[in-house]
Formats: sequence, structure tokens, C-alpha cells
Amino acid sequence: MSTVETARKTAGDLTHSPGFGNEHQSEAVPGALPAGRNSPQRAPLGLYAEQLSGSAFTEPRARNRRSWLYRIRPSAAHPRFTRAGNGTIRSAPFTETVPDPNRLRWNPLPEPAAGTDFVAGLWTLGGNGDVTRRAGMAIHLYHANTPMTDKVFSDSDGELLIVPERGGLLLRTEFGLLAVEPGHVALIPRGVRFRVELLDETVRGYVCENYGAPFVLPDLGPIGANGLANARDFLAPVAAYEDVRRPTTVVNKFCGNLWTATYDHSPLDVVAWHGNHVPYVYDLRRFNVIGSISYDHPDPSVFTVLTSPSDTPGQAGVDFVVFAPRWLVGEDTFRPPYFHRNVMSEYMGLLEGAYDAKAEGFVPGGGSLHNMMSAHGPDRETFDRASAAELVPQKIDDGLAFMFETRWPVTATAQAAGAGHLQGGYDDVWQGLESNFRV
Ligand SMILES: O=C(O)Cc1cc(O)ccc1O
Ligand SMILES: [Fe+2]
Repeated sequence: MSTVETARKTAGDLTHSPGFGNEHQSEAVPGALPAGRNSPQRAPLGLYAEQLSGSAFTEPRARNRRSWLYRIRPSAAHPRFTRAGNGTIRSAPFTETVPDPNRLRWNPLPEPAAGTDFVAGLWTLGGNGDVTRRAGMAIHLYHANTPMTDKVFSDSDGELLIVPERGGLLLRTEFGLLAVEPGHVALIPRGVRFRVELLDETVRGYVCENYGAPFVLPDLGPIGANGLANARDFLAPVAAYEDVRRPTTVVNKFCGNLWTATYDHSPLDVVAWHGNHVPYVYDLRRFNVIGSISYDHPDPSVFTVLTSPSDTPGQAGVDFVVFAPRWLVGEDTFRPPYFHRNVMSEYMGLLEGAYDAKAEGFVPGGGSLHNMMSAHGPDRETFDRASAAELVPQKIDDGLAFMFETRWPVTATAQAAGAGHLQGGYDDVWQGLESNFRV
């Protein structure tokens, strides 16, 4: 069997622990999880107990995050990390270019060179904030055609929201295995080690690296107790471990740089765990879309899947927003996204099909950046069509788009600002919107 076939077979057999933000627990071997305490004098089965903290010990209970891992060897037993090249990964502060008020749009990344794995194929588009302050975010794209072998990755700088656009990934994490396909997302918490294997020969997608407060489900306010992304649709893995004594390269992204150390064993050796600092997958098509059933186009905040709150109430470090299949029924309403200028900065990507504000040029695997206060909205073709459309109920089900919306302007990396796949002439999509003013 090819490595892809083997990974597919493994992905087909996975079981999960459902729920977002709750206390999960799992043991791959009966009796591996200590009962009634975290640190028994001797952990069961000769395992080592270790706490992984995703919040300060003292943060309020509602925001407190930690997991207890029961592992074959303690994480502390490792040699010295040394600097490795950062490849095409960049981190905040982003200072290679000046922040650009122009509307920018990219085509998909070119095909990866042979032998590119997930970490080597990470390519940073831009971001904001400062990794050393745990504030802000980065937008990455990835492309890969090779599984990571005897190599694991962990990101001390933030959590990773992985959004596949082409091909599926098998994520072997310290907590167990997750499979994530286009139309699904995976969320890997800060510091969790994982290896990426491929469910297809070539894979491609987007990553939001969130340096700030971990993503949570948004409050629902008057929507009530249910709706948007439902907590039970998030799936954590069940424990699965490797007892492998073979040199394994651990790549750690720390304060913007990659560091590596060669362990003499696989650190994916957690036999049991419990806690709430855990990875998840989520199927975007489970999103319960709320919208207007009378008139007007609601703000896209109503499509928020996950939000990273900042110290300013209601102003997210980053929101992850999905434009999922839905009905449009608004009466006397311009139904596509309206023209607007937004204090928040918007990076949009497309997972399949088309997006209802853009007739052409915004393609799956590509992306657009509409920075703070930049004027954007429907292109001319969309404006003309939607202004004349007969307002019968209409199902939008020919596309899946998403947005990373962030409180601070996004500064592009040099490689993104100078990319061959940066589109020229994006401004032209708003040309020809002539004055129709008549008095
Ligand atoms: O710019 C975009 O396409 C995203 C967006 C969608 C929408 O429905 C309303 C506002 C908005 O920024
Ligand atoms: Fe917008």
C-alpha cells in the first residue's frame, strides 16, 4: 500500500470524543489514566505524568486551559534545540514591507517542489501583533506532497487553525489522531506536538496562527442557546500512542524561529490524557447559518465559527468566519455583501466553488486581503446582477468561503508582496461602477 492509502485506511477507522471546551478524557490502554488524582506517587503502567498549560495557572476557571498527559517518556528528556532555517515561515512583528492600504488578491500557491512536507510547505502571507507578546495573528498558506517522516512539529507561538482546500491531512497528535479534509478545519492548541501525513498525493490550504487568546465559540446573545457552530460537532481525538525508539526530529516554532532537536524516540507517546487543552476537527457544513428572514444583509459576524477575544470587549484578535450554504430571502434587499469600509482587516479564502460578492478572479486556494478601512464589496458584475435580480428565495450552495477577520492591519511578508501569484489589476473589478445619479 502507498503511504497515502495507508493513511486513508487509518483515517477511516478513527473514533472521537465530542464537545468543545469541555473536559475530555481518554486512555489507549485500560487503567492508564489515574483515577481521582493527577499526580499519583507512581503513575499507572509506569507512565510519566505531565501537565501542559494553555493558560496561566491563575486565569479564571472559564478561561483556564490545561491537560494532563500520561506518557512513556517525559517531555523533559530531550537534547538541546538548535536553530534551523525558517524556510518560508515568517512571524510577527511583520516588518519586511510597509502596511499597504491597497486591496490585494492572490492566486493559489504554485505547486510544491517534490519532497515538500507540511512544515516545509508553510508559506506566510502576513499578519500582525507580536509573537513574544502572545498578541496578533499570522496568515499562512501551505502546500505539500510528502508526509512528515520521523519528524513532529509544535508551535509555541500560537494555536493553529488548519483549513484544507485541496486534499486531506492525517494529524498524528500527542492526544491521538484526527483526519481533516477540505470543508473541515482542525484546531491544534499552542504547544501540542503533531505530525502531518497526507490523505492525498498533493495537499493545499490555509492556516491561521493565532498568537492571542485561544479560539472559543462566540457568545450567542439573543440567538439563544443553540446555533452557529454547535459545541457537540467539535471532535477531539482519543488517545493513541507510538512506542518508537528511532531518531525523531522535533521542530519547535519559538518566538518566530524554527528550532530542532533530535529525540531518540517519538514524543507522540501519550498513552492517556485528560483536560481541555485539546485539538479538534470540525465540519464547516455542520455550521448552523443564521441570517435575515425579513430584509437587509446582516453583518458577517453572524457567520463566526470561532473567535479569539482581545482585551477590548467585542473586538476579536481574530475571528474565523464561514460563508456556508444558505438561503437568501431578503425582500427589497441587495443580497450579496454590501460595499463597505471596515476598521477590522479581512483576509478571505475560498475552499470551493465561487463567492457571492465576486463573479471572477477569486478562486479556490487563492485569497484576498482587504486591510483596515479599505473600500471593497461586490465587483461590478455582481453589483449589476444583484441590483436587477428577481428577489425569489435563492439557495446559495455553490461555494464555501471563509474569512480571518482581525482587529489590526495585516502587513504582508516580502514573499507575498512580491509573489508571482499576486494578481495585478485587482482594483479593476470595481471599475465601471458609474454614476447612476439622477435628480
Ligand atoms: O468583504 C467580504 O466579502 C466579507 C463580508 C461579507 C459580508 O456578507 C458582509 C461584509 C463583509 O465584510
Ligand atoms: Fe468585507
